[in-house]
Amino acid sequence: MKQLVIATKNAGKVEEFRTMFANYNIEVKSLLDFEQPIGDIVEDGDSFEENAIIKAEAIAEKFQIPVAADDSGLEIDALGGAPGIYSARYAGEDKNDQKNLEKVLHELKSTPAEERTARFVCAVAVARPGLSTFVKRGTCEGTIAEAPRGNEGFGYDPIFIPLHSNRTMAEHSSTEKNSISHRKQAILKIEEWIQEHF
Ligand SMILES: O=P(O)(O)OP(=O)(O)OP(=O)(O)OC[C@H]1O[C@@H](n2cnc3c(O)ncnc32)[C@H](O)[C@@H]1O
Ligand SMILES: [Mg+2]
Repeated sequence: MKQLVIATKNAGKVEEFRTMFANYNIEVKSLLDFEQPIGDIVEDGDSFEENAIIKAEAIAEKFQIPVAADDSGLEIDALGGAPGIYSARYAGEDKNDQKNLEKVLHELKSTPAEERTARFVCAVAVARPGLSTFVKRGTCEGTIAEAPRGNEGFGYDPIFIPLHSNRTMAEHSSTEKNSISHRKQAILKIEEWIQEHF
């Protein structure tokens, strides 16, 4: 089975990539699989795309192999697009999912249902030694719930209700999430490369 390295340390992302790439007969490896510790890559870009490129190129350069990376987050219209590219550290440097979603609910406590529109965004970059890097964006539209619900998924899933549903993303099975998610939409846009390369 062919392998693709995804430059992430986020176990939730890894699980989703693993499931979705199995459909292409590709085995996913992540930075959690390397024996030598890989230091944190500084994500100092101004967009999801820039950060995904930074992560993919850093690891492709280091190991001289093709690498994909994911930069993602939650954009909330009533907060001017926040937390956006700062989603992972919204409530502090410790990157705590529970604290992050509580902060969102607190910020939105006086925002009525019809103004709680939001979207998950995912940029997937593919870096290849000696070739140019490319990046694609997928999105998933929805609204922010009044309170967290559900135990599936990770991150902000318990407070995100995708369009045309009345359940939070954390109340969707992994199969359901992987058919509508921002990550799925981004992967569909790199499908041509996947099919040519593997
Ligand atoms: O940089 P890597 O190592 O990939 O891992 P990370 O967790 O730091 O990932 P990001 O920098 O891309 O930050 C993504 C943030 O958005 C959240 N997020 C991303 N995708 C999500 C999803 O599918 N469901 C819920 N939350 C998500 C996630 O929990 C983080 O808080
Ligand atoms: Mg990160």
